Amino acid sequence: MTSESAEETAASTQAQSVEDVPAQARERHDRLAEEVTGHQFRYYVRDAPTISDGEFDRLLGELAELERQYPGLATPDSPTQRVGGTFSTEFNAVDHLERMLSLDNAFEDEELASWVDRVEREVGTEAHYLSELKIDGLAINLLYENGRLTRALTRGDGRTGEDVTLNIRTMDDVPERLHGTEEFPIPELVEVRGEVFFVLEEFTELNAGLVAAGRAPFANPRNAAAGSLRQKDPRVTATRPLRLICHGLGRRTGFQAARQSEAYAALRAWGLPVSGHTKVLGSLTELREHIAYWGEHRHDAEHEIDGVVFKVDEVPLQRRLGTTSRAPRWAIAYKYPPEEATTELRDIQVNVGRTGRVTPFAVMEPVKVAGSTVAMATLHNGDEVRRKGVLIGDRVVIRKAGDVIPEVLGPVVDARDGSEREFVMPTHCPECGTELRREKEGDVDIRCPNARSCPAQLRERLFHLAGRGAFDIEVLGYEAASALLTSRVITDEGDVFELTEDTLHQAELFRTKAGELSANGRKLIRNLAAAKEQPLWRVLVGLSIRHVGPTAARALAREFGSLERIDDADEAELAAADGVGPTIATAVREWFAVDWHREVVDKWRRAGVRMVDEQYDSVPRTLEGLSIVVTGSLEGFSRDEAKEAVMVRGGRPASAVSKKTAFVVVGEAPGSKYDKAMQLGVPVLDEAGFRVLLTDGPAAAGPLAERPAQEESEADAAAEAAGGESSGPAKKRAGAKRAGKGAKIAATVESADTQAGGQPSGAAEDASPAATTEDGGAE
Ligand SMILES: NC(=O)c1ccc[n+]([C@@H]2O[C@H](COP(=O)([O-])OP(=O)(O)OC[C@H]3O[C@@H](n4cnc5c(N)ncnc54)[C@H](O)[C@@H]3O)[C@@H](O)[C@H]2O)c1
Ligand SMILES: [Zn+2]
Repeated sequence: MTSESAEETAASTQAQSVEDVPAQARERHDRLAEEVTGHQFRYYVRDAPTISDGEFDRLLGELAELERQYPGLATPDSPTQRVGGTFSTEFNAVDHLERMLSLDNAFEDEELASWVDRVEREVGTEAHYLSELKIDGLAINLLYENGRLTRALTRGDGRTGEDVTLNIRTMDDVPERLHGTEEFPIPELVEVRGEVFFVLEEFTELNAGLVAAGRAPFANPRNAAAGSLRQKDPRVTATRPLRLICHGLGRRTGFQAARQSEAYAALRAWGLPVSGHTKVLGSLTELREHIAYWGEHRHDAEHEIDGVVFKVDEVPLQRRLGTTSRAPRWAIAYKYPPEEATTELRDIQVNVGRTGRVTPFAVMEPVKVAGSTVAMATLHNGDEVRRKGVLIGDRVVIRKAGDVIPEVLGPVVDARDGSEREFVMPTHCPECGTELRREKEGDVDIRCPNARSCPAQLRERLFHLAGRGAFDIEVLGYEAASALLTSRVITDEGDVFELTEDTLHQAELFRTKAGELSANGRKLIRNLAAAKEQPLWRVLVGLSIRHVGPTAARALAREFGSLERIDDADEAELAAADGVGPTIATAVREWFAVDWHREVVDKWRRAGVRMVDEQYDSVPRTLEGLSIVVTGSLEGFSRDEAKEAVMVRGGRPASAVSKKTAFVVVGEAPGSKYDKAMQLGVPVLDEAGFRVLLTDGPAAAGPLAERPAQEESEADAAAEAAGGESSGPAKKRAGAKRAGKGAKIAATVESADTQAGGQPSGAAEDASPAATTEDGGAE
């Protein structure tokens, strides 16, 4: 119903009183109101709601809708007409000096537009709108008298709140005393309104701690904030990392602001925390843009947000607009679709991933949240299940933030009926029965050690090698991978490139009703043939070497050019390679140490999978390990071409000249790098010399180089470099092991330094657990 027609309905039925409302509607209203009041009690008093905010808002919306139809139902004690809270008896009840209101909500553009319309009708189009984030926490009222904090109250029912002064005093964000400035002297009295909140990560930590102590965890960060603030013992509050952001004023004496935004400047000057995300806007269009922006950047703020708030910025206009019984008319909260929902946790099952990792996941009653239906969510590992404190059969709060995979936040402890049971991590692989174990002591993950033939791991590896980031074999999806294995057409991934039309025909999935090889089957054979020509990095990804995702694989391929050379390289050489690093180097060596892995490689090679990158194959590695700087512009090479030419010959293009640089190549307008080379005694080549270097190697190019007058011997330079500043002893040994020309040693040491300093981005990306592609995690 549009607001226009809502108003009309309201007008035509204005005179109605409760008695005029049909009994059925009255009953429904009573029931709903009671239900809503019950939820308010659980939410505001116990800090333990049993339904999500979205679900609550829906109930309240239903109530409001009913009252729109039958205005007689909208009596002053209806939940739609009051500010939310009820009271607990644990705190003293104290009146606010000025009422603390709630906010009217808009869930749709239309509601926002009609609010702006109403504002403009009443105060004209000159109004400005202060936009703020709607912080998902609990409201607090801080009374400062002559700059001293004298009282802190929760919102309560808006007139009267609970005295939580002692608890509030434990918060770092809350100043005990305000400090005045020339522009903003300390007022005689001011009520400051703000939001107390809990950061999501801290919430997770808090719950883990509560569960470990045998206590009930909180359902979400907001409840954690409310529960932590409303502790009988302020010492408990003191241990909780509560935060505050101020967003309003109540009663004030000796302070005036013409604008809400100006008042915030005063709060900030006095030492109170104010959001950095407020902005004054001028039109509906701008409000819409703002809504869209924060809809996209919902998780960029330091706190959870459930919407944005717009306030008429001019205080005199706020006064003209006034308030209703529960909310100011000069402000509105635009709410985003809820990211949380509650549902039933029917079961916790485990999944065995590509590397054998056993991951528990939640199986839930499907529920809609943030636009999609969620029925499953990973629980990561056994420890995580324990930390969250969820039991099978629990009502749980789940969260789906944007495109991020859904997450179980915590259990609704108050909804338990005793039938819930604890999840126990299995001791044996659900797919192959092998006893599960940790790979190393202290690992959180447990794994199925039957890597070669565990059906789950095989299926995942096959699926992975066909993926976009690996061989990119269309048709070989999950279903096909399972079918190939269960029909025993292949025994492991080693066989996959040997598939023929005849063998594939044995798998039912690839047969037509008439018993012939299906079109898909033929397509798979064609795709497999094409995949054999894929570049080396894709082969590397396809091998399922731990930590070797596309980025690391590209680096390995670029640096070594062929699988054989990678296999030949020792750990130090691998680690020293640009973009590779120690984690990947270890993983590669460990991988090649397993016999059946080598068998896979052999089978693929026999089947014709190309394991050499062409450009590397045809060019001799004349510059192996040399660091070469190209500066100024060359006639025959672009910057990239010069780099490429160095790289395919095994050299390392560098950008900064150091003692460890083997050659500096200078073109037109070389600049300071030439001077640096001269200063350090690094040989300098012109373009002709560079060509000789590329074709005939360093020995032939050396005599063509320009050198500074007092020349150091090559051996000296190398010795100095090897003993150079920051390379650790292990790395020095790694460099020294590669006997040969001084420059060669020098180059190795340089790359070791690069490693020790900033991890190259590629390596960091693939080596970090968050980005690993194993078990279908992040990618
Ligand atoms: N799940 C449940 O059982 C249950 C029960 C009761 C209420 N609730 C939820 O609690 C909320 C209760 O609504 P409410 O009356 O507190 O209103 P509200 O949360 O919709 O809006 C008003 C409140 O927003 C806060 N706020 C945050 N940022 C602000 C800003 N920048 N400027 C001004 N105020 C800001 C203030 O504390 C203010 O009191 C709703 O989200 C509702 O779903 C849930
Ligand atoms: Zn197994």
